[in-house]
Order: sequence, then structure tokens, then C-alpha cells
Amino acid sequence: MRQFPNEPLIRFFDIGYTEAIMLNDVKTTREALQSQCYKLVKPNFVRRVLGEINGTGVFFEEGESHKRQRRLLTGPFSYGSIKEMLPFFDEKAQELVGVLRTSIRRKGDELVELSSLFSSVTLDIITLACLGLRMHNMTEPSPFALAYAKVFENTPWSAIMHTLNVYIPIRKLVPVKANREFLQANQTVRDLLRQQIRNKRASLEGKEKAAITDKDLLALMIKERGQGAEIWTEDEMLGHVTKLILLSGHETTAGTLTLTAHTLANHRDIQDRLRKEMTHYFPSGASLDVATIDKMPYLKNFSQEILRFYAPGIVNWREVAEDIVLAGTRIPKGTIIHIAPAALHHNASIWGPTVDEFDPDRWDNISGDAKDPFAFGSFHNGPRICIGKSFALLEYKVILIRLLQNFVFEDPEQKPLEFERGAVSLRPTGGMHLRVQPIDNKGQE
Ligand code: HEM
Repeated sequence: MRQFPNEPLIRFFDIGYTEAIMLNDVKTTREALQSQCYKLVKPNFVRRVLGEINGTGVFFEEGESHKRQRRLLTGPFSYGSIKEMLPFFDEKAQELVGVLRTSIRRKGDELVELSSLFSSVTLDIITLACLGLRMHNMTEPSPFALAYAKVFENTPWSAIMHTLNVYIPIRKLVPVKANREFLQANQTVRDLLRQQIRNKRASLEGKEKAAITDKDLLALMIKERGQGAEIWTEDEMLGHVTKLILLSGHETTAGTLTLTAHTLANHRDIQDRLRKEMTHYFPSGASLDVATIDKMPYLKNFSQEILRFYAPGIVNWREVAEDIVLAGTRIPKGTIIHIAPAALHHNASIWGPTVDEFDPDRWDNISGDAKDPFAFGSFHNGPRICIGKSFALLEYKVILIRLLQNFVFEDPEQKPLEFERGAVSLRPTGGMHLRVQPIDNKGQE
């Protein structure tokens, strides 16, 4: 991509010597994700890889069925509903602060591994905000968290089984330990989620809409059912919550928090400026509110920049469902398209010569193609834009505010970052070990 920054499409050979195409400019990305959205479908291999874990739900729907599901999810995911979740986010962000303070008291000056803590806090948040289930995975991993970890285990053996299973249903045919454990863990996760859906339905269905006061997404989805002829089936609901909890709703945010801590530790000036803004808007003891969070200019710029610099999703794929013309080029049915946000985010012809500098202030002065919403691809755009974007941004900002109010991050080792290969979202290898210094309530280190 760096070699051909002005080419709209990059054609290359993928696994098995098959031809594939990478979208490489803003106009073409807009065309693919907006006007040709439903002619570019989720490829079968994505269904085969993820289908074992999550075969149904909005992520896998196409055309009219996708539009219907998005319509039904609009209310639960509207900014109005997400704002009501602030107490969930803040409860867990404050629990994280407590866990970190205890760990620092115990371990003194030792470096703290933050990546697994961020995974646990975001898992706690998504299960609370999505299902109304309160877990404490930061201190004691729940059976749900343990089963979840097993499903996504990334050992060489589990990777081989996972890859083979895409082509042959090897899970059931070859009863080796890795397969038995995967099947059992996957079943545990699905049973727990199905049970929670049934419990919620039993407690809420039949109630007047106004009488449903639960703020979690599952309750909002059930509430929406009462609105007319369109209703969710239990499997559709299971599909949505599995997708939200297992695939979308927490590893992306956890990875972003991990890379945020690293960035702050390596840019003390940015860290201090962000903390100063937080102290200005939320002086010691002030409770958080969404209207004020939305007003914080540097926090907004910083969040945009971290998601530009380290786009959490590495690549999403589409398969051309019928012959199309994209950027003036005929693309035959069956071609695989790669949508990699980093290709646009690190293109100097869009962002200028400072593209590889981490600079939150750039967001006050963007011009040209960079102003186009499709230039910022972390959540994609168009009819399939990430439905959890507002959720993720508010959750991220609340956690960041609580962290910076309480801690200073330092990176004594200054090792260059390396990223996990084969992971779904961007994550550094070997965790994130930083020095975390507590700040007392007078703002002193
Ligand atoms: C930093 C955090 C996040 C990032 C970077 C992110 C990114 C994305 C991207 C790029 C897509 C489009 C995938 C595709 O079409 O191939 C997507 C879809 C989706 N995301 Fe997110 N996501 C994040 C957090 C969340 C959260 C917190 C939720 C739910 C609470 C969520 C729920 C979904 C769902 C349901 C879809 C499928 C939408 C559809 O196909 O219509 N995401 N996300």
C-alpha cells in the first residue's frame, strides 16, 4: 500500500494462490461500503470460521434481512440508550482502579501486566451492559470467562484444529483433547447465554413497556419485541448476544486500552495534557456525566487518533456476490475483497507527511480526503457500520478518565511493540508491562 498510495485497488495473491483485492483509497472504500454494500457479502470462509462460535445474528445477515435486523436494533443501540449505560461503565472502571491499586500495593515497584486486566474489565462490562449479568472477572474468573478463554485459546494445536475444521468437520471426527475441550467450552458459553435469555424473557415478557426499567441491551431488545409484528426468535437473540459478547464487544476495546496505556507511557506530554483536561472537567470527587464527557476536546481528539493510529480490527473480508464495477474496474463474482482500515489510516496521500506521527491535534486541522468519514475506517461506515460504535467510545472514555485520574503510566523498558499474528484484533504479544504509579486524591504522584 505504501508503494502505491494513489491506487484505488491493490490486487494480490492470497492463501492458495487465489486473487484478492485490497481497498486503498477513500472514494473506493465509500463505493464498496455504501453504494455496493449488499453486493459485497460476508465470504463463506468467514461463516465457516466463525459459524462454529456464532452462526446467526446481524453480523451474518445480508440484504433485506440485514436491514430488518438493523432496524430492530436501532433503539437498543441508539445514543439515548447507550448514555443510560454510563453507570455500568463507571462501576466497572472504578472496580478496575481498585484492583490496580491493590495490585500495586502488593507488588510495589514491579511492572504491572495491563492487557489481561483490560480484557477482564471489558468482558465484565459487556456481560453487564448486554445481559445484565454482574461478573468480577478481574479478581476471580467466572465459569463463563474460563469457557470463553478456552474457545479463543491460541495454542499451535488449537490453531491447527481450527484451520482444519474450516474445510472438514474435524471437531467431532477426531476426538483429541483440543477438540473435546473446544466443543465443551463452546457449549458451556452457549448454554449460559441461552439460559440468561430465557430468564430475562421470563421476567420481562408480558410486562407493559413502561414497566421495563432494566437498561441492559437484552432487556431493550425484549422491550422492542412488544412494538409490533416484528419479533426476534430465540436463535436470533442468541446470535446477537454471542456476537456482541464473544466477537465484537470487548477484545477490540481491550486492545485499544492496552495500546492507549503504551502510548501514554511513551508520550508523557500527551498524558499530562489529557489528565489536565480531565481534572478541569471533572475535579476530584465529581461524578461523570455524558454531556461533559462529550464536551472534552482533547479526549475526543486523542480517542480518534488512537483508533486511527492503531485500528483495532486488522482486516474484514467481503466476497463479490455478482460481477460489479469498482473504481472503474470490472471485478468478477467470487473475488475476495480485503478491507484493512490501516491501509487508509497510514496513507500519506490522505493524512499528509506526518501520517506516522501520533498527534491528537491533527484532528483540529484535517483537510482534503482526511475529512471524509470513510477515511476513518476503524468502525467502517455505511449500512454495516459498527452498531456498537457509541457504546465502545463511551466505555473507552469512561475507563480512560478513571485511569488517568488515578494513575501515571511509565514505560521503563521501552521495548518496540510486536503484534500477535493470526489474532482477530490488534494486540501486542506478551501482554503490556508498564509501571503504574498511583496518584493520591490531591493529584500528587
Ligand atoms: C473499539 C471497539 C470496536 C471496533 C473497532 C469495532 C469495529 C467494527 C467493525 C469494523 C465492524 C464491521 C465489520 C464488518 O462489516 O465486516 C463492526 C461490526 C459490528 N460491531 Fe463493532 N467494533 C467495536 C466495538 C463494538 C462493540 C462494543 C459492540 C457491541 C456492544 C460491537 C458490535 C458490532 C456488531 C453487532 C457488528 C455487526 C454490524 C452489522 O453487520 O450490521 N462492536 N465493528
